[in-house]
Parts: sequence; structure tokens; C-alpha cells
Amino acid sequence: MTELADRRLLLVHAHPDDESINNGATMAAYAAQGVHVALVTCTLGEEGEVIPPALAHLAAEHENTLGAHRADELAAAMKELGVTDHRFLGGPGRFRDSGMMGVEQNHRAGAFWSADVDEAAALLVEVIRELRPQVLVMYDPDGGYGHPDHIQAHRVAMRAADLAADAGFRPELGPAHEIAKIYWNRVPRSVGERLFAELNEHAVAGLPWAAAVLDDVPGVVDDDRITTVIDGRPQVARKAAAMRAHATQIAVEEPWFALSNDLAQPLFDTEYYELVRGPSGAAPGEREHDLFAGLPFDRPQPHSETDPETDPETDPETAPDTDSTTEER
Ligand SMILES: CC(=O)N[C@H]1[C@@H](O[C@@H]2[C@H](O)[C@H](O)[C@@H](O)[C@H](O)[C@H]2O)O[C@H](CO)[C@@H](O)[C@@H]1O
Ligand SMILES: [Zn+2]
Repeated sequence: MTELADRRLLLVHAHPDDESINNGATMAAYAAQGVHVALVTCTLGEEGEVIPPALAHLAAEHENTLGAHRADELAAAMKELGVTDHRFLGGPGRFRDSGMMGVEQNHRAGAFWSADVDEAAALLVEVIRELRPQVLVMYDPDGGYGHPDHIQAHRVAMRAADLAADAGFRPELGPAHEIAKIYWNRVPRSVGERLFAELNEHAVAGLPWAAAVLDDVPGVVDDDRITTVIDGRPQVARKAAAMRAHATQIAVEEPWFALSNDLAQPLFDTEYYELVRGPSGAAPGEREHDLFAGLPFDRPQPHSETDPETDPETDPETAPDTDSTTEER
């Protein structure tokens, strides 16, 4: 039987903060279980906006020192999640934040969006062949919401997964390794709709923000695309603390948060995935509750002892795969 410490999970993200927003509860849950959780971040987020006025001087258009500051924010966030293996793709600053789609920074020398995918993927192959993860998590092909660095992170991660498994590819980077399961970050539409209804009904008046719209949330798909649900409620305080550590990018007022656009959105304590490669560990018509499900491990996984208190209509395990899913943020 493979020990927990032999389980290795690799996540690939574009900027410091994406990991906490998308997967903070999952990362904290597995780290707490003794699983080796590794994060590769592709840029330092140098082109980000800055929320606290006192830090505005860091921005690219001023001192251009935001990248180093965000690397420190990320280190603080990793401490909150209990994650100790964190790397920048090709080393800090190898690829620069490309800015939002369409801006001139997209084509600037060193921009991640302009990088050669195979060249960047080879750098990730080296990490994959060293770490030898059973599970890889990344964005969907649209990068969740169309940000060029997110799209590029998806392309590089999928390409690297294929190249790492090819024994004929760059043998000097280590023995070939095939990643058993690949997941994309997702949000089930019905959960998003319900949480935004709550946000608009009860919360916006009390928040210093306007309400975002569901389309602003990365990776929203119809419920039937959701294969895996990680109940992160025991970890949500860690997730919120990690998001707060990214203070230049995120303002948190649990159970909500806002980016520098001041648009409120739910801070999800349940995190959702679509299995796109590898064996499902769930019975037909049911969802997994563990990213390692279906692999040769037979130990209980990071999933709260009791399933979320759910109304039968919304529990994905009992309701038909229509628009009802699990319940929590
Ligand atoms: C969550 C995420 O991917 N953030 C990116 C994004 O930042 C957004 C961008 O500055 C946009 O203009 C704002 O309205 C929005 O509030 C920000 O979240 O793009 C940045 C530049 O590439 C990037 O640094 C940041 O991490
Ligand atoms: Zn990002």
C-alpha cells in the first residue's frame, strides 16, 4: 500500500494568488494529510494592479517591483496552506506577466504569452520527472477566464504532461514519468448561480464592493462536467488567510472576496474539478471526493469526516445530474 507521503500532487498556475483562489482548500487539505503538494507558478505577476494605496508605488508603471513583492506574498500564502514545495517555472522572473488579453505587454520580450510552448514545457518536464506526481491540476483551455497567462499555463502544463511521459524526449531531464490523473479547475453553474443569488440578495449592501457576475468566475461549466468535489470546509480559514496574504491582489470579507476590480464574488470552501485524463475512482453516475481516487492507494482521503450537510435535492450524490450539486461556498 502506498503511504500518504508517497502521494504527490502538482498544481500549475499563472500568477501568485491563483493557487489560493482556485485550490487553496484542496492544497491545505492534502498538505495536512501529509501528501506532497507542489506548486509551479509561471510568472511573478509583475503587471498586476495594486489594491492598498500605500503599495501603489510597486506597480509596473511606477517602481516595477510588484513581482518581488508578490513572490513574498506567495511565500506567506504557502505558509498559511502548509505547502512547502513552491517553484517558479524556470526560476523567478524567467517569464513575465503578460497583462490582460490585448494589451501591449502581451508581446513584450519575456512575456509568458509570447513564450515558446515547447521551451516552457521542457522546464516543467524537469519538475515533473523529478517530483513524479500522480495527479496534476491546472486551468481549462480558456485559462478559466481568458487571461493570456492562464491560457498559456494550460497549454504548457498539458504539453509538459505529454512530453514528460515520452522516454525519447530529453532523457537528460530524467526518467520518463506518466502522470496518472489530470484535472481542470471548474465551478458548477448551479452552485455559482446559487451563491451569486445569495450575494445579490444578502451581501452586497454590506460590502464595499459591487457584485460580480457569474461569468466573471473562472471555469464555470454545466454541472454534468464536474467529476470531483473536494469538501474544503475544514480548511476554509486557511484558504481565506492565504488569499489575504495576497494583499496587493485580493480583499477578503468572508465568505466573499474581491480583486482589484472591486467586484464581490464567493470564496468557495468546496472546490470542484473535471477529470480530463486517467481513471475515475467514483462509481458510475457519482462524483469523486478525492483527486487520488482510483489509484492504488487505499487510505481515507481529505474529505471532511461527515459529508457536507446537504439538502437531498442539492447533494450531487443523490440528485440527478441536472442543475443540483453540492452546497457550500
Ligand atoms: C486572478 C488573476 O488572474 N489576476 C491577474 C489579473 O489581474 C486582474 C487585472 O489586473 C484586471 O485588470 C483587474 O480588473 C482585476 O481586478 C485583476 O484581478 O491580471 C494581472 C495582469 O496580468 C495579473 O497580475 C493578476 O494576477
Ligand atoms: Zn492569474
